[in-house]
Amino acid sequence: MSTTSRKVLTLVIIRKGSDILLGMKKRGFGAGKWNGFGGKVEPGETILEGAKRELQEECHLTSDSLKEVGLLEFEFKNDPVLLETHVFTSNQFQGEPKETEEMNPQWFSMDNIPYQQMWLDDKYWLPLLIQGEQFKGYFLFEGHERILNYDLTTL
Ligand SMILES: CNc1ncnc2c1ncn2[C@@H]1O[C@H](COP(=O)(O)OP(=O)(O)OP(=O)(O)O)[C@@H](O)[C@H]1O
Repeated sequence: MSTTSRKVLTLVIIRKGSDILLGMKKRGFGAGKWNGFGGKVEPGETILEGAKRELQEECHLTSDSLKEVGLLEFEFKNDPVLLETHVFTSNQFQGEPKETEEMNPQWFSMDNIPYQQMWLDDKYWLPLLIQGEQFKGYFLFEGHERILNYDLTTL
């Protein structure tokens, strides 16, 4: 694909024992899907700062120990924008998840993750995150519900 611009995004997966926290996206890109928390990195903030801010804005949790464990690139056929998504995780956080205008948070058992209502790429890389692996991947989508090709490696 011929990329003409990149958007830098964050995605935060919070773990607690054998549960992970996902949010139902209520509006905007990916609405109707369960996902981690995140969004665009803003000018003047680091990627880590962007991840922390989105976690706070979208479900009212704070964490000072987010660790970057994955880098995912997403492209959509006939769209020149490449989404460079930095994936963070932590099992240490403060606060209770709270519903916001953007997300409705819910804990899921790690063996009962709602992959059917998530982005199609999640079922490839989320198990790696859960196993404590670091990873790097590329996914080419056609529309939102079909992957044309992908590449995923552990680091
Ligand atoms: C294509 N396959 C994908 N698989 C898994 N996750 C994906 C994804 N594509 C995008 N994502 C995530 O979806 C969020 C969008 O964020 P998005 O709402 O656009 O950002 P932000 O909150 O800044 O938006 P607005 O300010 O409302 O424009 C952000 O976490 C991003 O990492």
